[in-house]
Amino acid sequence: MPLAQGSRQLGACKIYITRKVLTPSANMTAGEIPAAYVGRDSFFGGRPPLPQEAGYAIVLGVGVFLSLFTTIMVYMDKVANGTAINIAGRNVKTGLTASVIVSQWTWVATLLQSSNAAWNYGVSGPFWYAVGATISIVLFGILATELKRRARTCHTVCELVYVRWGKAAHLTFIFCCLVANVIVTSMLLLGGAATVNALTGVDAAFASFLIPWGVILYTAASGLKGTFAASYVETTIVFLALVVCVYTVYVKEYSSDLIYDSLQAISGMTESECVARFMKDGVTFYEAGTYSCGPVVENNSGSYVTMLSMGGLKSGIISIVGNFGTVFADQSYWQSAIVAKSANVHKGYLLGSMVWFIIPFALATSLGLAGVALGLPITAGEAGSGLVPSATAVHLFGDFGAVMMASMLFMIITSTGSAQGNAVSSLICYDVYRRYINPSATSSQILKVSQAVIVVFGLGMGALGVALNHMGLNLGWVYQFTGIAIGSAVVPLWNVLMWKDANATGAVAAVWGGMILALATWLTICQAEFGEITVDNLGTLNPNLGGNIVALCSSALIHVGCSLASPQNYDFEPMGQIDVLEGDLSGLGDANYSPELLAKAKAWLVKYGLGFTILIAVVWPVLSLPAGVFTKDYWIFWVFVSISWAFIATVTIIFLPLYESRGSILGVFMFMLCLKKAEKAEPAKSEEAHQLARSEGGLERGGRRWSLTRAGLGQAGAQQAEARASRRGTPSPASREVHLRLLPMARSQPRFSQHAARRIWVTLQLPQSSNAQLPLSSTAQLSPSSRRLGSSTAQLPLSSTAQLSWGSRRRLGASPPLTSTGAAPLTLRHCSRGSWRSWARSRRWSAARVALAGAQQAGAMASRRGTPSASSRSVHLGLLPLARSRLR
Ligand SMILES: NC(N)=O
Repeated sequence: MPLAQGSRQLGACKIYITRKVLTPSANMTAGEIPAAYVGRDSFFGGRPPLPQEAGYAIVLGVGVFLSLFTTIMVYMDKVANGTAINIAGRNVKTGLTASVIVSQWTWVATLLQSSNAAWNYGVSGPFWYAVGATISIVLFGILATELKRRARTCHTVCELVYVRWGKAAHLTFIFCCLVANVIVTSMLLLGGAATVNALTGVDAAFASFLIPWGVILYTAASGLKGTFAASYVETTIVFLALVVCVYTVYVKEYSSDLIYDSLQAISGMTESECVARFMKDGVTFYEAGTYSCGPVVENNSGSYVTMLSMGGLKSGIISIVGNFGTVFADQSYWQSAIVAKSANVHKGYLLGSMVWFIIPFALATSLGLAGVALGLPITAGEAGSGLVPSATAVHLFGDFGAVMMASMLFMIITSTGSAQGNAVSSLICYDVYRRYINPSATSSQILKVSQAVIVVFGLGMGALGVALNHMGLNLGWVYQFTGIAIGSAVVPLWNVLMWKDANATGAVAAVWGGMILALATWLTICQAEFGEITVDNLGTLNPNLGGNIVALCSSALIHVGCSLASPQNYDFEPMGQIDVLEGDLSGLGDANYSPELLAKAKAWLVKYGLGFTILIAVVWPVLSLPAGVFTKDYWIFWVFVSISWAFIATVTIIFLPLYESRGSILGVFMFMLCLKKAEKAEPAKSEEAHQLARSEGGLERGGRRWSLTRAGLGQAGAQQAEARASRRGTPSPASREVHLRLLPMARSQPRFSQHAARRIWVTLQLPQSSNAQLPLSSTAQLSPSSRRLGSSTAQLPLSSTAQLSWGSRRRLGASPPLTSTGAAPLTLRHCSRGSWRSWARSRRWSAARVALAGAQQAGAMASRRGTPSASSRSVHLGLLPLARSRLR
């Protein structure tokens, strides 16, 4: 920057200058207002750097771009590799799990509110923001591993509550979860609308109304698989922008020395210097607290570069409570935990949180502090609306900075908004519609309801955005209020999975009691401190601090007290019995859920997750306190940690998911270069099958291991299958052919078809009207079906090229001919106990049986059993290799 023309009048501050960087752009003096801003009473005030057309293009264009991108990605992978991207199906690997967590946890507040904290409190602001949000993710990771262990088939967190604590608690937590979604959505709308308004001049209320359209389009286009792909792209873009910003501020344009000197100079200014600094035509417009000028209230020596900051600490506590609330009560995080591969959940969460930490920390340490240090005339109102990083980006990069910030934010808004829409839709579908309105809802009915909810939610978002703008609330206000509204749900939600004695009455009393006490505290402190309760006063630090602490602590005391008085002594068994929907099958194999595996995962996360938490939340701040006001060397070390962490996190989060998916990516490239033909769809490669086979001493055949699978629904079924398996002994390693016979016992006239090596013939007889369609049709590769099922996933036992029921045939259209017996040839590709079991359970067949080459024995066995009642839901399913087919 050129030396400011009007800077000489600020002579007093020049005594702080110690060094200047020799790059032309850093040709500024520490603490001076750049010439372009002298006499300006706000940074943006009526001067948007981009035209309105750019605003409309960004608001709507990002949604269109992401929709097209995800659709093409999913299509290419399917055509080139014959798989659905191996990301859904409860089978998401570590890198992508981390990427998704980072993307979901990156809100507009992550960029905007953290920089607001830096602008207000200095270095401690970003630090406490990042710590507050990171530890909630780490602890949620522990819940996620427990979820895998205890309730692998659940769809929503409220299902757990219902199964364990009943209806009153269920309704209470549905309310809390929906409030969490509304709050997060409000922050998206407020931050997004304020930014697009400041950068392009589009009316904020109108922007709020437009934002949901891109979100709805994206949600409709993406589906779960696409969402994961888009999350990766979003995370990548955020990290690239992060690195560019950090590098520009601390290396390319300025230096850590210059930023340090400027921060010290500005915090050292006296009242009269500030008055002189913000002046136009000889008249000052300076008001204390409106601009960053002079000592920082409640900071050691008033400095920006100290961790001894009461303001920073208070905002950190507010951040911790609010973030616990928004992670624990936000269904979208439970949804990520549900789809993550159980073996990877713990690593994904820890990696995700370590990587995520640096986003608010480094971005606010660069753009947020630079907003102060570079003397930009940002007002407290602009900062509260989240405009600090945009202002700094515009100052640093001009129009490119405006486009970069707006695009990045709208990417975040679109993906987080979509996750919120999906979360609300899951809650309404599973916890309201299926639970209270239509308990026997089919997957297609659920899908229709879910689509309707997403559209209604999107439109509601628009109305909410307009209303919030009308009420004059800003991002910072809502962020601080979050813990007051939902902080009381945190401890009961932890207890639902972690504490066997936590009882229902305590949970309900804790949520409502904690919320009421928190609201009362918030209002009381506001009245006591300011003498009147206004929207502005309610948005200040102390009332929010009191409200947040009371929400968390009082609810904890209530729940613990009630539970100790009357312990529930819950055995968690029913949580593992939650019904899955048709098509919602994959990744549920026992191999992924062995108690040893999950216990190890939990122990791992407790050890390293808590270690990381203690490191960042205790060790780091404690070590930095003795420094008081940082020396320049200490500050340089601080910046060095920030830059190095940012670079390492960027490389990790961009390349690890690519490395894990290298097979699919290579397949797509080869297909595009015409080096590879389109592949016939097949189920995604299943680690699970390998693990299963290994665990049962099976053999490898064609890259797949096979031995024995069996499944049962419920205790009795499992035991029977177990007994049968042990009667038959261990399968021979030579076995390679499997003959599968499924006999819905209600129609159990066994029929047999020929078999050949690695071919199986399945005979099913189903009534024409049966709803037991899709025994195989929920496979990802049966596109009509998978589209219909929406959430259908890639990892399925059979490579289905046929449908086995008349019903599914009708629905699926063209298919291989079904014989009059309903038999159809299938190629056995992968199988896992869990998949079979899930499938069988989700069909609610009365019974199914698998026989070997000696299939007639199975048939005989089936008919000996007779026709079970149609209401029976027991399933006994065994799959045995041919060589062992002779029963001993
Ligand atoms: N996700 C947050 N709290 O930035």
